[in-house]
Amino acid sequence: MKDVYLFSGFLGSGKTTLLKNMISQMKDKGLKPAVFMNELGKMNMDSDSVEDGVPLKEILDGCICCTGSEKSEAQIQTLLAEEDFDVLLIETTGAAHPVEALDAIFSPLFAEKLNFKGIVTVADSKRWMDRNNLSPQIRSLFLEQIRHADLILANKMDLLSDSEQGTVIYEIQSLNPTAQIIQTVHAKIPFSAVDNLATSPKKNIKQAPVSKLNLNAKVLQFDAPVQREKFEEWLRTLPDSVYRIKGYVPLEGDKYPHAFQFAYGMAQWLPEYMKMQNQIVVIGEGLEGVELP
Ligand SMILES: Nc1nc2c(ncn2[C@@H]2O[C@H](COP(=O)(O)OP(=O)(O)OP(=O)(O)O)[C@@H](O)[C@H]2O)c(=O)[nH]1
Repeated sequence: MKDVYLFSGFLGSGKTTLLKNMISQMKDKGLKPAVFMNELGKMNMDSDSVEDGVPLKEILDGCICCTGSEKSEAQIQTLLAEEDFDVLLIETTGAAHPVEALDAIFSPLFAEKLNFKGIVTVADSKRWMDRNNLSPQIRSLFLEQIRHADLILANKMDLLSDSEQGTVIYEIQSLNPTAQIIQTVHAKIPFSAVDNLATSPKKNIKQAPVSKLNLNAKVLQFDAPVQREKFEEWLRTLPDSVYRIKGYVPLEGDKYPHAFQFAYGMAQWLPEYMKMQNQIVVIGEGLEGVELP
């Protein structure tokens, strides 16, 4: 039996960061991880973060409104048939209800092969503080991801004061009294924290309805390099309902584009050393008017 972990959490909370940490710790322990991820938008930057040699299957442009569980089943089946691995890490899109992804794992096709260990939810603590500013549907999804977790990472603790940290832990624990909560920065936890999760029977889980989400993903292409200041100015003009941006931004004066991440008002730039597609994916609600500067 192969252990399966499901990583859930809102857009930009730190799931991929956790995934990378886990892969490297598992490898140190001599385990062979495989990864299954689905993503919103037509490009997947996150798959670049999975090391070479780790089997990876991904569903791009995953539809948020339907579960796509047949597609997922087929992908998992291919992984099982073709790859040699001990542990399967599933990273759901931040726009997914965690329980939907369980459909695929609990398929009768794999009943004898997969040992589901639990849902690990990465919660963006800063966003938690401001959750009341989210639209009702999005807030409901955010809460559901925490409510169904077996282990919760209260992540991005570096962005909160001591008293805010205490409040967040107290409130999250009230929402999900049975899960263990770990305060983290950059989703750093020891592998033992997930390894110790007891195998949890989750087949008949009750899913609170998350009414239809108006989340969209929009791919924006750059025709020419942009000035960093101008681009950052543009970011500040975006509505709060833009939850996540990632991609590659060509900057004036630089040979290669920069990998760009934006989550909850915070931008991160990393230089690239090769040619990448000059485009970003913007994820949020009401994106009609969002165009590059
Ligand atoms: N300040 C701070 N930033 C963090 C922390 N953890 C992750 N980040 C940053 O947050 C951004 C999003 O992190 P990811 O790991 O890509 O988040 P994700 O949940 O995989 O994002 P999606 O797949 O788009 O939903 C990146 O720029 C990370 O570097 C943290 O603890 N503190």
